[in-house]
Amino acid sequence: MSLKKVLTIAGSDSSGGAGIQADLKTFQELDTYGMSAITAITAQNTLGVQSVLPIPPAMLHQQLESVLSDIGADAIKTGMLVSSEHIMVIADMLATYQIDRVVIDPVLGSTSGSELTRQDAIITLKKMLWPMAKVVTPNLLEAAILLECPPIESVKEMEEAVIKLYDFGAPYVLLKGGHLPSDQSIDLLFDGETVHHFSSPRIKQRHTHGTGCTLASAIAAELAKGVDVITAVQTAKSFMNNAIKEGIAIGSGSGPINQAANRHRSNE
Ligand SMILES: Nc1ncnc2c1ncn2[C@@H]1O[C@H](COP(=O)(O)OP(=O)(O)OP(=O)(O)O)[C@@H](O)[C@H]1O
Ligand SMILES: Cc1ncc(COP(=O)(O)O)c(N)n1
Repeated sequence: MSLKKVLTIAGSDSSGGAGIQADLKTFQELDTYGMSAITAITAQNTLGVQSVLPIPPAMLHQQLESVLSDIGADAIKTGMLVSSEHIMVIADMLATYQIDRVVIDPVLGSTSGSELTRQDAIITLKKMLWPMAKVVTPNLLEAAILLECPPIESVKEMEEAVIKLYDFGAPYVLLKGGHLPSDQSIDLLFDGETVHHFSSPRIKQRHTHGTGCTLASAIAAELAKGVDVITAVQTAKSFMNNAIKEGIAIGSGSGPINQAANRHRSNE
């Protein structure tokens, strides 16, 4: 089988735990060829985000044009999108190059609370980018912001929310329940007909930086290989569970998960 190509459009995380860095590690570990188009450079560490420098939208356009006109992509994952202008560049390029295996992780802020996508960009994200995605992967906080509803606090409320999010126009919505206080970590995938439950025991782990980025990237890597969405989510969940189990204790805050954990397991 030829090596499949996956492109991440996201922000750089200087600590190596989330964003572009987590995405490329995930692509590599899942035997795909990773490429990147950077939307912003962040200065961050295990304690939080100290500074953000957006990349000019014209330079984002140039990165996408360079990669897609020459190499192409079997799947694309997006993360930190910064602004409406950045989102419009991405939507334009997805249309030009007719990429249909697109995973959107609608990163609005970091777990530590910093804004990574501007408030005024949320409407552009919903209207222009969301309908171009195959899968969108909001967490609970992002889902409540997108739906303009109160905090989602139970599996029942998650079920209602994932069905409402489907109306924004992507054929699959994966609502991640990582932040729901429960002994299970529950994600719900809605395909327009059935709400599929993906449940696994919550792992006691302080070092979970990069889980959302890793999950979306793993789904994109599997879609690039031609796998169906439900199987891709299953594989991505199991990949990420192993990565969480081997979370790396570096820095004095919440350290990154370890994508290489999956290689360690298969070498045992
Ligand atoms: N402690 C845990 N044990 C097992 N799975 C977890 C744990 N924490 C998160 N997950 C899983 O990790 C994935 C990411 O979920 P989460 O809701 O944390 O997304 P996120 O908030 O976008 O990620 P991040 O915390 O990186 O911002 C989901 O599949 C979720 O179920
Ligand atoms: C560049 C970038 N992209 C995404 C995240 C979200 O990840 P997390 O919620 O784990 O902080 C981040 N912190 N930095």
